[in-house]
Amino acid sequence: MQLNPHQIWRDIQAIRSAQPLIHNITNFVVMNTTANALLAIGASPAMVHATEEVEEFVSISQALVVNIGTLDTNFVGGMELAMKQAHKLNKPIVFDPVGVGATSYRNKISTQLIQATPPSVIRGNASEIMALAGLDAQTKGVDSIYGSESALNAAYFLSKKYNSTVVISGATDFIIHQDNMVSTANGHPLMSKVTGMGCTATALIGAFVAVNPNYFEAAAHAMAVMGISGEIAAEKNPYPGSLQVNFLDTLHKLTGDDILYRLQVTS
Ligand SMILES: Nc1ncnc2c1ncn2[C@@H]1O[C@H](COP(=O)(O)OP(=O)(O)O)[C@@H](O)[C@H]1O
Ligand SMILES: Cc1ncsc1CCOP(=O)(O)O
Ligand SMILES: [Mg+2]
Repeated sequence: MQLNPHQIWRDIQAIRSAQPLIHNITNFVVMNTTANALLAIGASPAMVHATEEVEEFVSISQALVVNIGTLDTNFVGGMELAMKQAHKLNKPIVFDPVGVGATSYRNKISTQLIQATPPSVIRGNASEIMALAGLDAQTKGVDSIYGSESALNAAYFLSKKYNSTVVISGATDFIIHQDNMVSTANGHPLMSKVTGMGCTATALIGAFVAVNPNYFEAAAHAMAVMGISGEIAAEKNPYPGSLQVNFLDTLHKLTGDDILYRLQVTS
């Protein structure tokens, strides 16, 4: 697939005008961060994980984002119910396997969830994608110890097994669906020094799949927007605290020209 900057811009405009409701079951570390990023791109976020209400909430949402960052039994119950309901109602599911590879609990729960209800998109760093594919990959907690290219075979395997689009993030972002791949080289190394940037990428994919039914394209568009916004923010002030704030401001005022002139597609 070739990425078209005009189509990325079309999706951003669609998000800004439709303001899709994105249901997030996510971790305590990033709830605030990813809610703000979704608002900044133009979507309407809600962080809802109680088993008593997730099914109703999925029914009124345009996409479901599930992130296992601070997993516990209660979260798992909510995730299972929400993912089943999304599947039943044909709503897109985006899954972030935070820290898979670090503990057997994470490995087991992630595999259970995605086997029962295959997500539309799975986004993780290289360690997470390799571990999710069943490889004996090392990880440093929630951070990868491999470059994103190391997880390509694992991503192809997962994409075929679950018929999902798989995104490996890193210095280069790879977006894979079955035998198709596109990669983008935007972004800045400082992004890995701010917690929740990966989770933010996953949440933004939620906004894009809510307006673009081609989930492969939507995921690629979201990763391009992440990278472009990250590099603009880092150019303003190359420090982690400022990056977090400038990233939100950049997302909010991103223009078609920003995308046209900065998009770096590497395949
Ligand atoms: N070295 C880098 N250069 C450019 N962009 C990066 C770099 N590392 C991470 N990013 C970007 O930061 C975001 C988070 O990716 P990553 O750090 O891989 O996720 P996670 O936080 O889940 O480990 C992605 O948009 C990715 O493209
Ligand atoms: C630090 C941390 N610990 C549990 S979840 C989490 C956030 C991870 O976010 P990201 O993978 O986006 O850096
Ligand atoms: Mg992560």
